[in-house]
Amino acid sequence: MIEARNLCKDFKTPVVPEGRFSGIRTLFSREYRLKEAVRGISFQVKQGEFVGYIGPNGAGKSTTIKMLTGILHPTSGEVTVGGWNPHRDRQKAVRQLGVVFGQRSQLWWDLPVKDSYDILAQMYDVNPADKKERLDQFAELLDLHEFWDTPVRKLSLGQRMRADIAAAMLHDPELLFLDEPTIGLDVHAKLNIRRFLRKLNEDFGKTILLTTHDMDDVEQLCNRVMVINHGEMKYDGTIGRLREMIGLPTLIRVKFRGDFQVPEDLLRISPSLSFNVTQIEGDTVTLEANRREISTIDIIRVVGDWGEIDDIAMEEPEFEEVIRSFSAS
Ligand SMILES: Nc1ncnc2c1ncn2[C@@H]1O[C@H](COP(=O)(O)OP(=O)(O)OP(=O)(O)O)[C@@H](O)[C@H]1O
Repeated sequence: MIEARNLCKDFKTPVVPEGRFSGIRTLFSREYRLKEAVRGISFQVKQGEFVGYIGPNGAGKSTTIKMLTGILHPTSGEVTVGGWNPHRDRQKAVRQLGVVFGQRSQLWWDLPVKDSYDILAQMYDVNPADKKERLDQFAELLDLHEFWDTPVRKLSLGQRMRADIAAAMLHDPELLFLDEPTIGLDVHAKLNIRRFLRKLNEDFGKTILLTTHDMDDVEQLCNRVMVINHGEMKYDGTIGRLREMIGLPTLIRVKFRGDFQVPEDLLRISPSLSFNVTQIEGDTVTLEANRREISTIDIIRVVGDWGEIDDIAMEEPEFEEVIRSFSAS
């Protein structure tokens, strides 16, 4: 569905001279600063995947998305979307693409929501029967009816986002790019959006690439995550494997039935076992383990000798922490 090969994007910005009339002198300046925003990124996204594209501010996420959607031309490298070059074959590529920028609406600010859909249907040449069928479906799934006749500028952020996602899907593209779709939304609105995106992916087979700073979005929706930092791809795989690679400790809470005994010499033997007891409270012992170094089975085997295990709960490190630690490395 998407193929990016050695994608690079450099920005050349004029260096602003110091002193008086710097604005005017900038116009004639021959000095430029080079910013390598994206540096040799390669990846493939297959049909039906739901991929999170994440990284710290300024990492190069938006620049990549802009190259994939044909808004920016790569400095070097190749990209195809559904077999088309998004820059050269813009018309054909955009037919397969829906794009949602959380910070910007593609709807007409002063028009009622339904009028924007009329215009978009014309632009994309969607026939009236298909338009009606899709809008009926989206209206039900996203509760669009409650603001059908309201001008876009009067919508709440959550309503606007629902309206924007429906707009992006009106021409039934196979691929959806979302840039921060849940930014600024309350918990309830986020849940609504996530539920709809999951449905698009699972029931309608749409391929989705999601850029977000909200790690819950990624954790709840994406089966694959790509991490970019300083314009380079640092990781491409599952969230689980990313956690393991970073090796942040997993918290394991073991609840015992009846008496139990934590060995006194545990502190001495724990380095070889690669886990620590961090708390003993009532019938529950909390351990911190690095799952890169010790398997869950080994932990249960050791802890099972202390008493009769009633329940075990694992708390993986916060995903945000994983990313922070990854970006710093
Ligand atoms: N038009 C431009 N001209 C010059 N530099 C740019 C331009 N667009 C982006 N950059 C620079 O390229 C780098 C990557 O920017 P980009 O917007 O792709 O990052 P991002 O990962 O999307 O960040 P954020 O999460 O903050 O949106 C940044 O250093 C940014 O300042």
